[in-house]
Amino acid sequence: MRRTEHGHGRPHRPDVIVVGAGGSGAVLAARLSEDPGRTVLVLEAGPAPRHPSAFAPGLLDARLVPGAQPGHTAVQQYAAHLTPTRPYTVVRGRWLGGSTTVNGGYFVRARREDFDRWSAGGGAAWSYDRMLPFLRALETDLDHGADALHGGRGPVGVRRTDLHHPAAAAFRTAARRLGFPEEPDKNAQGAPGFGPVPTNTVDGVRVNTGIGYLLGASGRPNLLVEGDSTVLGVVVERGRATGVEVERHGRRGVVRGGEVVLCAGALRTPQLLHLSGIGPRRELEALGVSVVRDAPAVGARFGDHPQVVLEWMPRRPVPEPAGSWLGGALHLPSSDGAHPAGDLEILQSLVPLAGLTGGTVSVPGAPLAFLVSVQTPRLSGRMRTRSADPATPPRLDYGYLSTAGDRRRLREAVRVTAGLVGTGDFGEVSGGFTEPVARVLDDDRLLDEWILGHLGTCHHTCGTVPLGPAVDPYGRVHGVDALRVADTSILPTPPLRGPAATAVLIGEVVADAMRRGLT
Ligand SMILES: Cc1cc2nc3c(=O)[nH]c(=O)nc-3n(C[C@H](O)[C@H](O)[C@H](O)COP(=O)(O)OP(=O)(O)OC[C@H]3O[C@@H](n4cnc5c(N)ncnc54)[C@H](O)[C@@H]3O)c2cc1C
Repeated sequence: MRRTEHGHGRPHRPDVIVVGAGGSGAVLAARLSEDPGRTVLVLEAGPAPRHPSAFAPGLLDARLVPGAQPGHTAVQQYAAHLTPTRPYTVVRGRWLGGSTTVNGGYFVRARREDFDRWSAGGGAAWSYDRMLPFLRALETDLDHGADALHGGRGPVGVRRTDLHHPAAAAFRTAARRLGFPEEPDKNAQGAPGFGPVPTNTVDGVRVNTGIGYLLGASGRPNLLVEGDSTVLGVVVERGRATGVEVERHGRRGVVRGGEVVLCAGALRTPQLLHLSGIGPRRELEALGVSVVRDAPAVGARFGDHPQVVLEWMPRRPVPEPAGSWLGGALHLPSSDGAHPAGDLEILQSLVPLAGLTGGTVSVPGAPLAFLVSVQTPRLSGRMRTRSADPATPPRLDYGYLSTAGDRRRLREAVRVTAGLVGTGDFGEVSGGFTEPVARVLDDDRLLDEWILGHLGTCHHTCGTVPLGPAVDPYGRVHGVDALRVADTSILPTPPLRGPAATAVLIGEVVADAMRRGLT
């Protein structure tokens, strides 16, 4: 291999350039480079350490969520509007492992209903039965071991949360008291209910995809991972992607390759496509970008999960959690029954919100929290590339709470949580909600106002380059040769659960298709 000015052995013209080493990109690159005959170059905007010891302890401690800490060095912030009157800062990971390095470590599979919906639009390749072997291959389930549903040899260690913590045990008893079924394995496609949360946590360490997949492969001579390398656009010549323009330490250059795969995440991948001339013609022309391919579905819509945090005051001090910040989770269908697999999520935090935002596990005297979200698979968001300058972030309008159904669902989720906290069983550990107060809880209008004032997001953005209208089932961009997308952009709708496990799945599926030359 040719040496570069940076002293790395960058292949002269890699077979595949992977843009972004996040939830999907790290997986894709590691799997592709299992074939010694294929050279793979990964260009990652954030730092790309070569050893887990170079990850700050706070990036590994599964009792913390680095992305919740304002201004954390491993995240990229974006200004957004959750509703027209609710400005908000959303974040994505910018480090080896991408958002899986800064996220909550909740690692729950999408539901069969999600796969049915995606395969209806994107092709039978996405049916649950076709996906199950990949779901097994990506994990080592440390609770179940290898069986018909779970994997025993994959890179992601999966461990369910411990429900012995007094607050988690009280949540379980309260859920049982209110008649919610138990859901002991949230990766088994059973009826939604209360159960422990599958996490990508091993011995208290959140194993991001950089560590789980890429570092173990870093000795391969056919794989090179370059950090601090921001891709600015794809070079397309005569309808074929031939390379990327990249900026590294203030210097710009073009790297040529046989195929380009964009894995920059659901916010950056569509922007990169737009800046490369692939997107809605009128929008691109308004930016002064030459149109390569009129693709109206690229970078137009997105979906995510609205969330509010409900805090309750422990009656007496509770212990710090041992392995993960997460306790139990309750999933339930909202009252219209549209999603029997459950579109409401009540997720228990055993670390105070002030600790999650402050980067510390213990905050004596602080309330604990439930993260309450609506996970309806809906594309309410709209994005727009605002400038031909890659440094200008896209405009993001989440469109949350824009329908009566959205508002009703979130009210329902808040009220179910209030009902749980109000049980005598939960009262064993809790002195009750800090807010909303009963008067607000009982009044739809007041509760809507409270929710709007406290509205946040789960940071689960999907759907900006959807399977079907924008890419084929294996991520190939329609109308441009040698260019793919492999990240959560391609999910036509967000899943009914958090997308991290699905991001890993996407990396596995697209790598498999490329290795087998599937058409
Ligand atoms: C704070 C937070 C908490 C979350 N918690 C959970 C959770 O607990 N469970 C769950 O299921 N989901 C969670 N998520 C969502 C989940 O982590 C993401 O959906 C998933 O990681 C997305 O994978 P991805 O590959 O699409 O993008 P990412 O993982 O975001 O990866 C994109 C990568 O591309 C790089 N990149 C971007 N632009 C460029 C460029 N121009 N050039 C080169 N590289 C570039 C980025 O630096 C990044 O490394 C959370 C997300 C956040 C932000």
